[in-house]
Amino acid sequence: MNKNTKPTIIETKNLTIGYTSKKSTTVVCKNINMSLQKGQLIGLVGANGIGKSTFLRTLTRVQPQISGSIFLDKKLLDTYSNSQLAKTMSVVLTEQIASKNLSVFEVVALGRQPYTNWLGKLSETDMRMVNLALEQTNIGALKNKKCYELSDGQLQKVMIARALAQDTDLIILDEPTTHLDMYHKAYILKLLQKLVKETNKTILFSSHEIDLAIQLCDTMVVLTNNKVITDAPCNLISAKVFEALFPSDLIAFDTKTGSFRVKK
Ligand SMILES: Nc1ncnc2c1ncn2[C@@H]1O[C@H](COP(=O)(O)OP(=O)(O)OP(=O)(O)O)[C@@H](O)[C@H]1O
Repeated sequence: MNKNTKPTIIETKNLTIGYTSKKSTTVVCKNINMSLQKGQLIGLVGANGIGKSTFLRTLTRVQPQISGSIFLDKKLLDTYSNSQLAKTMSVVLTEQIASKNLSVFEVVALGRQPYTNWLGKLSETDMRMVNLALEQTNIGALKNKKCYELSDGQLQKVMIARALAQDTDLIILDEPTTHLDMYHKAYILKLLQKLVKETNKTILFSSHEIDLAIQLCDTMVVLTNNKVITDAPCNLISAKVFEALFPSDLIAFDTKTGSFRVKK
């Protein structure tokens, strides 16, 4: 399918993000105009401290924008009720899960909260969705383990399974590959790519793994000091966008391999 024919899932108009206190306002990024299409794997990249987490926290309504608008499925994000939002978007932020005493199954089942009654009793559909999420992330064998018994890579799969069990069109993850070794970074991002293909969900994640994101993403959002650029990785390479991401004294982007190299 031509990517231009896919409908938009999330769009920002003149969005300014940052932090407001009684005394002052700190702008992190201003006038972000971005449109992301459904059914894609989308990587958000940028240097340390540029504002990736702030951006994702704003898109997921964890913190308010300073100004401008966010549209989710063409509807203003601010107008969603909490329950509507929980059925449209699932979120995995960097904070560790509250209780590592829970079993893998119990954590994944938390994803069904928007659908269960106040007792939290799981219906047949809920059970089916939890088991499907465990299967899609290949962690069925771990389901009775306590989360404190898991490695960081296994825990990340559990958080992805919880988001899948929530059964939303959009999944947003902040740095899902932090603390993982090279193999597991690639494993998790490949898993996200597979899930997009199998389920036609949209997955937006932030990462410092620019080389991997270039290889696996349909679209990348690049945050720089003065603008936000959204395009297919090959177009971003041609436009020399990655060259401008970091100071050029230590590393350089190699257009041929699509990766960064240390200057000798
Ligand atoms: N609670 C806060 N109050 C004020 N400023 C903050 C707050 N949290 C973050 N910032 C500032 O906002 C800017 C963007 O931070 P953010 O964490 O969004 O960047 P990031 O791109 O996710 O960084 P990293 O890649 O290092 O995780 C930074 O200058 C940071 O100091």
